[in-house]
Amino acid sequence: MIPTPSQAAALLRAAPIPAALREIAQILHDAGHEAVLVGGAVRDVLLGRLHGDWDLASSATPEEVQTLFKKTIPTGVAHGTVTVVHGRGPNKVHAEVTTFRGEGRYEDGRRPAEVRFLRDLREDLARRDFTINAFAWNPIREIFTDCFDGLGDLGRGVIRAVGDPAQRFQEDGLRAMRAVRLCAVLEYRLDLDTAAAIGGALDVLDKVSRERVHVELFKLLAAARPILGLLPMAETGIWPRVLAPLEREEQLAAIEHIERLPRDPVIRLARLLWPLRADKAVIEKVIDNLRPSRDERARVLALTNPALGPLAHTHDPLQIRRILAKLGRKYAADAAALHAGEWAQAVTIEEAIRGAPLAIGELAIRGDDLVREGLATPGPQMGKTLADLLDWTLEDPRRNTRDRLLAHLRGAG
Ligand SMILES: Nc1ccn([C@@H]2O[C@H](COP(=O)(O)OP(=O)(O)OP(=O)(O)O)[C@@H](O)[C@H]2O)c(=O)n1
Repeated sequence: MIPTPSQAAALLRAAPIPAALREIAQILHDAGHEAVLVGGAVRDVLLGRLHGDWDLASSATPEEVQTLFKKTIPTGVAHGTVTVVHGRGPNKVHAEVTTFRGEGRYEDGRRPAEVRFLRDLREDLARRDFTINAFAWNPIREIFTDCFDGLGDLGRGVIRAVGDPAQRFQEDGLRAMRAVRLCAVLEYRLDLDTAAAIGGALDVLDKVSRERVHVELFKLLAAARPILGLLPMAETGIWPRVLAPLEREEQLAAIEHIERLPRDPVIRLARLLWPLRADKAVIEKVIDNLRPSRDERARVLALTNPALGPLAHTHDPLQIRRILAKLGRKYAADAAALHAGEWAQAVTIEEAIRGAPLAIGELAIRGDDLVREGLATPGPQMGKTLADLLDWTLEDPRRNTRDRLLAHLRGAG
């Protein structure tokens, strides 16, 4: 259903806008400036979703904002952004106030302020990425602005670039990733012209900082319906730029099964890279390109280790334990989760490894115990003895007691 502007205004009037934020708008308003709430927060109020930060767009210049408020941070004065810190205790807010982005400020004293505000606001909104991100709400005058039929797109569930899509994606390559991420998170589809323009802007996407691409990709993968972002990633050509080229069938299989996996972006990313497991260098290139944390990198590499391959087919607890002992306990739960959705091995895997040692360090006995008992001497042979003990214990995890391990070494177990 497409909300009307007055329904949108009613929702925004009732929105839990923090008191300190409203005060910021009031102070700007009282000083003769226009101040409106913009961006994802307005969109999310209309969708009944929670949103963290509120952004303000204003006719005030950064210098004017800095004079009006006691505490400000020059976040990006060159781009017109000042962070205002306002309110006390739990009511304190950090609000980003950005001067209307337009062709430049008009010194047009003849026209009434109202007309100038509307023109400058429209220009600001015209530079935003998508119609559903180009709403403005003036909380003081209670005016809702939607110049690009964002409400229509909200009702239809469409991500559509504002104005000329090619221009929007040329301005900022990250918008291509934002488009597919929003499709996944909001469960929307891409407008056709917008999708076509992404295909023409992939070189601009290549220039975007990898950290920002990482953030968008992980938000997409953690969504309830990542399919709705992955399909347009494939169709627009983003996929091979951010991930790695895949055979169509493998790509479709990965997309098809991904929603059965936990909403953990690392496990889901590993699934997308799984068909490439034979080529570790390719997987490393993709993951390193995303500037992962050390932990994310290690988990993706463990989960795409080709040694895990047979997990997809086996029900043999010993084989499962042997495979996972190669990876170590740290990744066993991840591996069980990765194989759960698609290959339905989760229960088997969990049962197979319950109580089982998956590393020498998890044996009920240590090297120095063996020395004390006169069963081994320090040196390379010791490692082999412990590895053999682990292997013997993997056959039956109940063997992992000190007495049974010692008895086995003495030839009695
Ligand atoms: N590449 C970008 C990033 C942001 N914006 C505009 O700036 C607003 C605020 O951006 P940001 O806080 O990054 O995102 P939100 O859309 O507010 O929310 P989120 O990304 O969390 O969904 C967006 O709504 C959009 O109007 C844009 O036009 N182009």
